[in-house]
Amino acid sequence: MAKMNFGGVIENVETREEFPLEKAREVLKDETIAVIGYGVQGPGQSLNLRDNGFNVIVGQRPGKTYDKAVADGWVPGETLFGIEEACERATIIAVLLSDAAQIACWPTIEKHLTAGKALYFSHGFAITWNDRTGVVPPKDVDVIMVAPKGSGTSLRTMFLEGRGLNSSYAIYQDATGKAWDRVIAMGIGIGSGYLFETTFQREATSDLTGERGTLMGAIQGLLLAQYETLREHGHTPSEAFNETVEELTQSLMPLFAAKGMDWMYANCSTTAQRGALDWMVPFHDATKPVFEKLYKSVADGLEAQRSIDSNSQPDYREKLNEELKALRESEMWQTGVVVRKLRPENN
Ligand SMILES: NC(=O)c1ccc[n+]([C@@H]2O[C@H](COP(=O)([O-])OP(=O)(O)OC[C@H]3O[C@@H](n4cnc5c(N)ncnc54)[C@H](O)[C@@H]3O)[C@@H](O)[C@H]2O)c1
Ligand SMILES: CC(C)(O)[C@@H](O)C(=O)O
Ligand SMILES: [Mg+2]
Ligand SMILES: [Mg+2]
Repeated sequence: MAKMNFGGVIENVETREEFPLEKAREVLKDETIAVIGYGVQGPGQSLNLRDNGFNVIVGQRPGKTYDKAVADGWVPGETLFGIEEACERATIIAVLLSDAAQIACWPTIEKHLTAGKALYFSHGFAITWNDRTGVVPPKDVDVIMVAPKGSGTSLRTMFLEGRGLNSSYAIYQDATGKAWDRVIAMGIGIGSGYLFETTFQREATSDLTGERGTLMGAIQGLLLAQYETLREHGHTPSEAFNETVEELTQSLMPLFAAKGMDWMYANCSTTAQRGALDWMVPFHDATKPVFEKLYKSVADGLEAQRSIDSNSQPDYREKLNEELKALRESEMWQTGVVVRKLRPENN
């Protein structure tokens, strides 16, 4: 376990150097890992585990995603099963169902949580809000979490590129004395670049805040507000889109991803630097109360309840797709389609 200094705060971090893949394979050599659910995280984690040489099976209900699992090389009756059979065969049950579906499937999973097994999650949701989810594991199983900090799609593509998405990890219950080895071995096995320590509660609240905030909700709100302002003042769609989205993702974001915000600023004009250093303050002050409101809504369990209520509906997927369609068909993102086509590498 490395102690790392993050801007003056010391935290526990586990790296591939300290816990190599060979060690992870050794720790899990007698385990059967069942990845339950094959949506976004399911394929990423199960395929990385398989390619890394672990004994992994998939549990998925029949339907389109089951067929996708078959197309990905999972073999019915050998490495691909229904949810119940996979849980029965597993020693580590990796619950990668949607957070709402974890509630519906909990009775099936719980039935097969015999002593010494491990219950694995990639989100603190089910445990943190178990007054709402009803997920209360028996005392004689390990309860562990590895939460990749990004999409399962990126987990897989970064793995195939020889990179690694970072993940947080937590132990909620160590019944066997092996929970730490199991959780780190799983984290390395799914292809994490490194693992930082958290708790189920801290992961659940930071994750819901992040995705509603800067990662997904706030970014769309902020981009749209600027796009609309430019359009309302007579700028063309291509100009508004380029000045709002395209330049951000293509030119400036890679700079701050590589070496930080000051590096990105330093590679822009002094005119831009003066304005950005001045205007970051009012943007911060305007949004801080919204982030406070968001955090409270998450911490109070209201965001979890909204997710449970809406995503437990039989037609939740169709309804989400309708809203995504409206986003896709908005002028800003339709402009994006044309702008992306004009990128020389796409011609
Ligand atoms: N999507 C991501 O990239 C991501 C990133 C980090 C953590 N997570 C966490 O990983 C877990 C899985 O998320 P996901 O986005 O991959 O899930 P998802 O929404 O893609 O759904 C996963 C699976 O749930 C199954 N499912 C849905 N309803 C069901 C039901 N009623 N009965 C049986 N199966 C049902 C679907 O068939 C699908 O295979 C969640 O805890 C999520 O918070 C996801
Ligand atoms: C990929 C995210 C946003 O980080 C994850 O938290 C999710 O819920 O999909
Ligand atoms: Mg999330
Ligand atoms: Mg997340």
